[in-house]
Amino acid sequence: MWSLADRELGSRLLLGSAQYPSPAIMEQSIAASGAEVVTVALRRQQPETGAGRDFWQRLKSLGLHLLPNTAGCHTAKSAITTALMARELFDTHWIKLEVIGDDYNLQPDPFALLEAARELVGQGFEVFPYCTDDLVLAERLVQAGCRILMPWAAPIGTGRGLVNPYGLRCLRARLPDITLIVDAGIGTPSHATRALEMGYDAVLLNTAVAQAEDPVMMARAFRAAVEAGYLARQAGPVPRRELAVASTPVVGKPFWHES
Ligand SMILES: CC(=O)[C@@H](O)[C@H](O)COP(=O)(O)O
Repeated sequence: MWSLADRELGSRLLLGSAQYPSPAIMEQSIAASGAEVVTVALRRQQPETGAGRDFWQRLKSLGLHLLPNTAGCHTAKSAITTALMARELFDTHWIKLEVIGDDYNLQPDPFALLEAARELVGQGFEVFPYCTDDLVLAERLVQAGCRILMPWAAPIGTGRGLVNPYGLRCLRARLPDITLIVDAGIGTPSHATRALEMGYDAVLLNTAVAQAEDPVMMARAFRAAVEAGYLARQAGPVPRRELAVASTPVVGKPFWHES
């Protein structure tokens, strides 16, 4: 078990709820993934018109922790408005804060993100900011009161995996007490394993499962991959070396620590 914003969870995989071929396949995929936290986008469903209510009801009925997000917002103001709406609709103070700064790669706007994060933390939200791997931005978000950060692996929907492992490693090393979740751009289970092996607390992904040829099977694969990465991290991997070290037993010394 681990603790995410004061809630105890078994799974370190968080899943998005968009782009599945059907609601039934989405539900089967969530079940197969073992995820207990599922994100839900408000803005794309036009909450003002009531559209999306059936979908949200269906998600609510699954008994998961819902993490509403502000996907589609391009300003701090619209993200704040969406967060307030989400709090009412889903009866949760969790918000995945997304403020897009560039439509080419859907890169978060660091300035608007920080502004919105400050405001929402002040209003009692648990803010999960979707950010780049910029260390200084991450530190400012922490100073603003964020206990969880969600740096991207790669732009949303690209499936490119961890494009800047150095940046992600820096964040992990410099923010040891912050919950770090790699979010967006993960394409294959091995990307997720790598994030966990690096010491990330969890991963959040959507496209890689929802758009797979067989989403349910892919969800199972990600479940196993996340568990493998976490176990490997706990087990203490061997250090990388430049020079070869024979692994075959030396005669008379079958075990490494035996004298
Ligand atoms: C940023 C965000 O809202 C994520 O939930 C995102 O949608 C996941 O990105 P992928 O679809 O690339 O996994």
